[in-house]
Amino acid sequence: MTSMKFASLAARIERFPIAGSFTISRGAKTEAVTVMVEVSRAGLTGRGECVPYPRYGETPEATLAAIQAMQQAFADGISRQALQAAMAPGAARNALDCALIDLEAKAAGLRAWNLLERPVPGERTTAYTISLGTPEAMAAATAKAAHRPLLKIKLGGDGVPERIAAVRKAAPESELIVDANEAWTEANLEANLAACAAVGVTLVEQPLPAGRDEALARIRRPLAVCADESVHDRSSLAPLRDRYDAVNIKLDKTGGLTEALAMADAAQALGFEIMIGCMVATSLSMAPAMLVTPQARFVDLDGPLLLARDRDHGLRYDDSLVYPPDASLWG
Ligand SMILES: CC(C)C[C@H](N)C(=O)N[C@H](CCOc1cc(O)cc2c1C(=O)N[C@@H]2C)C(=O)O
Ligand SMILES: [Mg+2]
Repeated sequence: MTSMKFASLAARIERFPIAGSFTISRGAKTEAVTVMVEVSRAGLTGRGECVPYPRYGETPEATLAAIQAMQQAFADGISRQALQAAMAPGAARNALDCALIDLEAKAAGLRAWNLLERPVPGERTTAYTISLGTPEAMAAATAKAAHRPLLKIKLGGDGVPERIAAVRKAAPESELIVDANEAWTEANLEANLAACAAVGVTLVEQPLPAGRDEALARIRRPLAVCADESVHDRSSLAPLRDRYDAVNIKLDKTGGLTEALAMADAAQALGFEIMIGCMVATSLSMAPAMLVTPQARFVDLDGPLLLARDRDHGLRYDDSLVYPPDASLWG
């Protein structure tokens, strides 16, 4: 990894309106709040973006401050490897790590996948998210998206059988994955999984709250169960082996692409299927995540599809097909 001596750092909070709103078990959102980082050196600038998540105790202001506190370390030429030790995994490190990779790639005249010696990503089918709502509202939203091959259905703690049946009726051909965002309980876990299995759902993401998910190891799981809030970086993988079949890797949790790629390798070695996921964010967040797609069974990089406007040079989306980034965006 190149040392970036005398690199300067600029960061700011940026807001992108969502087209309508999106709702999960924890509440509704109308805008994507991102923190954007630029690392400059020798006339070149690398960019990175992150989304602080209150669920993990992060706010945009504290994330911005954590990034700005790294100014001297960057002026002193901190390496990407040293960055992993200097900051905790999370949103702030993600934006810095991705900006450094973008800058390293530009300085070397290479695309990011060549720089990092990873497979060249191709186009992939991304999941498209259906917000939590009444069964009728979810069925109507699903009907509009029924041509999409892969739908991610947000569910809460109540009314799972009605909602998932209404969604399946509205999209008979699509592959369905469900995200409960920790809203189920031990008491309704098996009935809810059975309702999902009955309509051919492929996978359920984070049914139980993180830290209170031991029941998943005790039951017979009728379909694949994927960890999201329960898994952050490589260090959280091993204890989940009996509970989950898959892990959702997000760069805002791992603290960047460097750890995300290491985590993907470790997860595969442990026998987990991989989902590469995202927050509500622009193409600048999705671009580095594309390097994990060659290892992923599920690609969930639909953040920009939910926005009213994306960044310039945003990723190309043809319906649900998402393409690798142009160098003008990142990497
Ligand atoms: C555009 C989709 C929502 C992105 C992806 N398909 C997805 O489902 N991601 C969610 C992450 C949920 O995002 C949340 C939840 C929340 O309570 C608050 C926020 C966000 C977010 O992106 N920004 C704010 C902070 C998943 O996999 O769980
Ligand atoms: Mg999730």
